[in-house]
Amino acid sequence: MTATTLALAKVRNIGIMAHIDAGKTTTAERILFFTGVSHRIGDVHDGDTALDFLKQERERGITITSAATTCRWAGHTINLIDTPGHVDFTIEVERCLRVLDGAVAVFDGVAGVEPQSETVWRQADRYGVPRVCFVNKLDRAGADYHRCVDMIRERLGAVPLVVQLPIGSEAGFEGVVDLVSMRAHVWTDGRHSVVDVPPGLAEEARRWRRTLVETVAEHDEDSMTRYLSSADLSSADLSSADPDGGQPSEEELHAAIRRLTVTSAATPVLCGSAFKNKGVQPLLDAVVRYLPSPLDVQDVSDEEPLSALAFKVMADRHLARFTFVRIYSGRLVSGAAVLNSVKERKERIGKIYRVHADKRVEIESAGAGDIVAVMGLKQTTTGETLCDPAHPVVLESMDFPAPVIEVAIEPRSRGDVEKLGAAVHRMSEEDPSLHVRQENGQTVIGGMGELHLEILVDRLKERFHVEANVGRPRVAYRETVRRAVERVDLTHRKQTGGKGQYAKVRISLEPIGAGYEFVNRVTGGRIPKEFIPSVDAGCQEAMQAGVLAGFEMTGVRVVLADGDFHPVDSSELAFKIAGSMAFKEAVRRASPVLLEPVMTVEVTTPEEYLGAVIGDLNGRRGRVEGTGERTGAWVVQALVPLAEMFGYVGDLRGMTSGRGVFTMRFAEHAEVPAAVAKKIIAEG
Ligand SMILES: Nc1nc2c(ncn2[C@@H]2O[C@H](COP(=O)(O)OP(=O)(O)OP(=O)(O)O)[C@@H](O)[C@H]2O)c(=O)[nH]1
Repeated sequence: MTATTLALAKVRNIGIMAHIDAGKTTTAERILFFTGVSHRIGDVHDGDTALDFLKQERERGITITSAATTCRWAGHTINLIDTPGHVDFTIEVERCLRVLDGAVAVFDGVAGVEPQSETVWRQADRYGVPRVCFVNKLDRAGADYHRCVDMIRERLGAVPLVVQLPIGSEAGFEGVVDLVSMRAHVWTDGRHSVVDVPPGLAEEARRWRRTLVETVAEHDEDSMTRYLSSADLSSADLSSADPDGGQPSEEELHAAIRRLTVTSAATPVLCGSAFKNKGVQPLLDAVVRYLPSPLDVQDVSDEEPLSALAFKVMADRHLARFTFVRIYSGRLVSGAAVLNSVKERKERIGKIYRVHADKRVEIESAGAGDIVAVMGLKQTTTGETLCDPAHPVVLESMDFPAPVIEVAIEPRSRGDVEKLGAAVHRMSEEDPSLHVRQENGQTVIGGMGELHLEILVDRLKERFHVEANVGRPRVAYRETVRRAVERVDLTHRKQTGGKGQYAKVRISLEPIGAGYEFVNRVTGGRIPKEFIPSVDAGCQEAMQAGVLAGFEMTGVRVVLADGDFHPVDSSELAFKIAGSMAFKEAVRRASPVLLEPVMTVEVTTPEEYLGAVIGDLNGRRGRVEGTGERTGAWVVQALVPLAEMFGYVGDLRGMTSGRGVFTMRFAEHAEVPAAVAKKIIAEG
C-alpha cells in the first residue's frame, strides 16, 4: 500500500438517508457533535441545526440542500454528505448517491419502514450503495426495534444483520448490547460507558449472536467454510469466541460483516435515540468498521491525471459560490488550470476547502477519493466533469429528467424583472432540474413536483427578494408538430415615420424526435450573414410558447431557405420578428399537437387489492406494463399520464385500506388524445 492508499483506506464518504422526520438531521447533528466538530447540540425545534441553514428549510423542518461536511472518528475522516429526504427531490438524492461510497439509513423506530424509506432504499440499490441501518427514536412510545428489523427484511428485501439489541424500551431505553463484542453500551446523564451485558438480557443476547453468526455464515463464503463445516452452530456457545473451535473472533466477525456490507449482500442493523444522544458513538464505529472506503469502490491513484465530478453548486450566506466536487483520480490543486470537459471550457481552481459544520479550512490540494469544496469555478455546474486539460475525460454525467410541473411567475415591478432573471439563472446552476422559459412576457419555471416548485418559489422570494405574483402549478405539457411544411413566406414591414423595419424570410419546418434544430440554406447573400442568427433567435423564442396553448415546443427542425432585406430598414430586430412570425405561421400549418408527461408508476399492494388497483390505473388512462410478486406483496408497473395522478396518494390509500404505496418518475412525453387536448386548449 502506498501512503495515499493507506490514507484513503481511512476515508468514508457517506450520506444519511431517511424518510422525512425519521431523524436524519438530528442524527447528522449528533454525529458532528460527537466527532467534536459541532460544539453544542442544537435542537431541530429551535431551527438551529448545523446542516439545515437555509431559512425556509428550517421553517419546513426538511433538509433539501446537500452539503459535504467533514469530521473525524477513530482515526478516520468521514465526509458526511447531506441528502434530501423528499421524493420530489429524487434528483438531488440521486446526485448525492453517485458520490457516496456508503450510507446510513435512518428509520423511525415507531413508524418502521415507510413508503418513502422504500423509495430511497431502492435508489440506493440502483446505485449499489452499501448501507448500515439505524433504527432511531427507540425512546418513543410505541417504538419496536424487532418489528422494524422484520420490515427491513420483508419490505426492503434486505438481509438484516442484527448487530445490536436495545436495552430497555420507550422512556426506559438506556442503551444497546453490541452482539459482536457482547458488551453493553449505556448512556446515563449524557455519559457513555461500556459495561457487562445486563443479566436479564444475557440469554437473549446469546441467541441473537448465534443468529448473527449463522446469517453471516450463510451469506459469506469465507465464514461458511470456516464455521459451518466445523461447528454445530445451533448448540455452540458463541459468546466464548474460540477461533480454533470454529467460532469467529470479534475481529473475524467484524471482517465478515464488513465483506457482506461492502458488497451489499447484507446490512448491519443498529439502534438508538439520536435525540437522547444514545447509540451515536457505536453507529460511528459501525460506519468506520463496515462501510467501504473509496478504495473498496474503485481503483484510485494520485498519479493519474485529474478527474473530478462537480455534484453540487451552492452559495453561502454571503452568496460566494462553492462547487462541491468528488475527485475520482489525480490531485486537485489550488490555482491549477483544469478543463470542464462537458462545456469544453478552461476553468481555474481557486481556493480549496474542507468544510466542517461550523468552519471552513483551506487546503492546498486534495487527492482521489476525497470530497471538497472549491471556490473560483465560474462555469461549472452540477454533474459536470473537471479534468486535466491534457487528458480530457467525461465522467458519466447524470440524467436530469424533464420537468413535469410548472408555474408562471409575474414580477411586480421592473426591478423585480431583473432580479428574477438573475435569481433563476443562479438557481438553475445550483439545481439543474429547475427549468425556465418565457411565455408571453411571463417567466415560467418547471420542476420535478409540487413541493419542488413551492420551494423554488420560496427561495426566489426569501433569498433573492423577488416580489412576484405566482400562478397555479400545472402540468408541464409540451407542443410539437406532426407534419412537415414547405415554403412559408413572411414579410415583416413596419413604417412609422423615420427608419422603418423590413425583413423577409422563407422557411420550412419538419418534425424531429425532440429538441430544436436550425439549418441555414440561404445563398448569395439574399439575407446578410449578420441577420441569420436573428432569424434563429426569433424561432427559438417562438419555441418557448407554442401556438396551441402556450406550452414549450419540442421536436422541430427549421430550415431557412430564402429571404430578402432592405439596405436601410433591415435590422437584427426585424429579422428576429420575421423569424418568430414565420415560425408560428409554419407551426399552425404543420398539425401541431399537445404532448403530456407520462410517468412510470410503481404500486406495491397486498394481493387482495390488486384488482382494484389495476382497474383504477386503467381508469386513469394508464397502461399496465407488468405485475409481479416481491417480498410478499404485489407490484404493479404502469405508464400513467401525470395529469391523471393528482390526488392519487389519498385514492390509493382509500382503495387499499392504507396499505398500498407507490413511486412515480418521469418516463416520456406522449401525445394527448384529441378529446382531452381540446379541453386543455380551451382552458389554456
Ligand atoms: N423522541 C425522539 N425524537 C426524535 C429522535 N430523533 C429525532 N427526533 C425528532 O423527530 C423530529 C424529526 O427529526 P429530524 O432530525 O428533523 O428528522 P429528519 O429526518 O432530518 O427530517 P427532514 O429534515 O424533514 O428530512 C424532530 O422533532 C426531532 O426532534 C429520537 O431519537 N427520539
